[in-house]
Amino acid sequence: MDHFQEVIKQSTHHPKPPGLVLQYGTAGFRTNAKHLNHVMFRMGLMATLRSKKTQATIGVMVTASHNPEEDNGVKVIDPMGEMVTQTWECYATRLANAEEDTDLVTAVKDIIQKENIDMSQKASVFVGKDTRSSSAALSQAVLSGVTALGGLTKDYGLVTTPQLHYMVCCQNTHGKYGEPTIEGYYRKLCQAFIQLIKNASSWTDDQKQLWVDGANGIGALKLREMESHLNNKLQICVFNDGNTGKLNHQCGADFVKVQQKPPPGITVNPDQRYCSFDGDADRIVYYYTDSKGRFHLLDGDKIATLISTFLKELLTQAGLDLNMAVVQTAYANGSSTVYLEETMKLIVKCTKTGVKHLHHAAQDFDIGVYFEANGHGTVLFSKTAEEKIQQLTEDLNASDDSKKAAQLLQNTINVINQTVGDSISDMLLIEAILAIKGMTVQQWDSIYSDLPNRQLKVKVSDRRVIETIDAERRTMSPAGLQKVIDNLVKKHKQGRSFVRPSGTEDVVRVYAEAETQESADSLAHEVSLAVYQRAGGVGEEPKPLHKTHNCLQDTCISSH
Ligand SMILES: CC(=O)N[C@H]1[C@@H](OP(=O)(O)O)O[C@H](CO)[C@@H](O)[C@@H]1O
Ligand SMILES: [Mg+2]
Repeated sequence: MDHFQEVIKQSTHHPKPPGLVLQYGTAGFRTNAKHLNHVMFRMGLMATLRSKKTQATIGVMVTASHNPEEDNGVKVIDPMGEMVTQTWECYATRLANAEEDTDLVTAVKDIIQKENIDMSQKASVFVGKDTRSSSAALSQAVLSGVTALGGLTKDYGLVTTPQLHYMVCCQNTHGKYGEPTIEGYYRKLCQAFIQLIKNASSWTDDQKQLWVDGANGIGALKLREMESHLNNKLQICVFNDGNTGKLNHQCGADFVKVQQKPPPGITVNPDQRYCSFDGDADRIVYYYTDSKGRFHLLDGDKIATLISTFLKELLTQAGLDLNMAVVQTAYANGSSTVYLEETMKLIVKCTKTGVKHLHHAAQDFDIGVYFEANGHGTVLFSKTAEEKIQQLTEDLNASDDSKKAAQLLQNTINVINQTVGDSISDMLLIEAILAIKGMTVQQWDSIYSDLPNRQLKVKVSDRRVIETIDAERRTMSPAGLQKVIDNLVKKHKQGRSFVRPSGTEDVVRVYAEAETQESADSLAHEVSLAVYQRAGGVGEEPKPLHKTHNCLQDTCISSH
């Protein structure tokens, strides 16, 4: 067959390094860019098959998010803008690891047969890339893969990951979600933002200023592009804009969250708000320093709390009976969970780590707010919720108050990118909420106080020996480990700890929180030691953290 000959012919331009084995992980493939050309070509093939199968446009984003500049990676996007479904993750792994020629063609044919794909169907694939120097050639390889199987391509060039998710969703909903163009994206989000803050009269010019760390990546570029759409309603001062600094190096959301400090090279003034994007602009965290120079981080949990409180108040004001839940992972700070459940009386769900799990759980509610502690998240509105809100805005008998609330809800829906976590969209929503409530970042921070916490990594010979249950909060194996953890936790006031194998790195992650930092640090260390001893630790035994240890240079200390 012509297609398969073309696949063989084209694949010779994208040779697979012999012996290389890769796995479609929590967020697609990710490794050093020099090993990825063949993977990109093959993801082009896979996206084309997926497009034929779903009879819809599929997206392929070339990015390695917050990884170092020399890495790259790829994320595949399904028709409604969500992450590609899990069965196809297995196909992705099979394709990436197939040997040249016949094995590759066999892998393609297997998918066609298993999924009963009609190869005469048309296919369409949207492709985007981040600012890494390797991204241009790698996205060309994706495009070659698509054309080798006769698919049509649209190359969006430099875009943020969530922008590409948005384009795919717009295309497949025939414009109902919005126009599948970058201009259309800015217009929709910015208009909704401007509508939202219309009544925020107490917002002074000073408060309109927001400092944004662009992680020296695509987010910085896109903020500049968006600026004119904001009509000066928000003054964005971008730093780490990629002009001189290196992507994700000493900057960005991951750096700030892990190091619990601002990016060096910027003077953080008290009374000003700062936020950091990550390398593909799908995560965001906020921060400030107080008058004593202490650093305060407002992470995904604080963002989820701000947004869900805002939405709950609007629902009450609108008199709308819609169920709402907040979805978190085990990494959510215990204080946030207590606050949401006990003070806010909200449903809180805990899922496994990885946005696809949170996204899925959030779909069970009229309104599902989901955030990972690291700042990746969004809000999902069910069709019923959207319809009820829309109806209320048009209801002639509704009171002014409830109509106003419905209008705010409607604009909130429009400012949110429901396909995936989006730094730009989340930022606009957070800024709008602060403006509407006349709230400072300090007041937002004081809603609840985080429990001191610590994350560590432990190297073991095979991290798969750790098996977890209960949304990764407990371990089933190695036998006896959980019992040890339980006993250690009991020794610490407000103690909580869990361990799980990372889905993106070859380590076991240890999380601990407790009443004081000292206590959290020692619990984390004791649990790390238990993992090291019972799960086949390699290298040096984990050492205790120093009392004053506030810098996470130590190799055994890190979070993600
Ligand atoms: C503790 C943590 O932050 N884990 C991160 C990290 O997963 P791990 O499986 O923990 O390596 O990378 C994922 C993909 O970016 C992200 O979804 C997740 O939140
Ligand atoms: Mg990212």
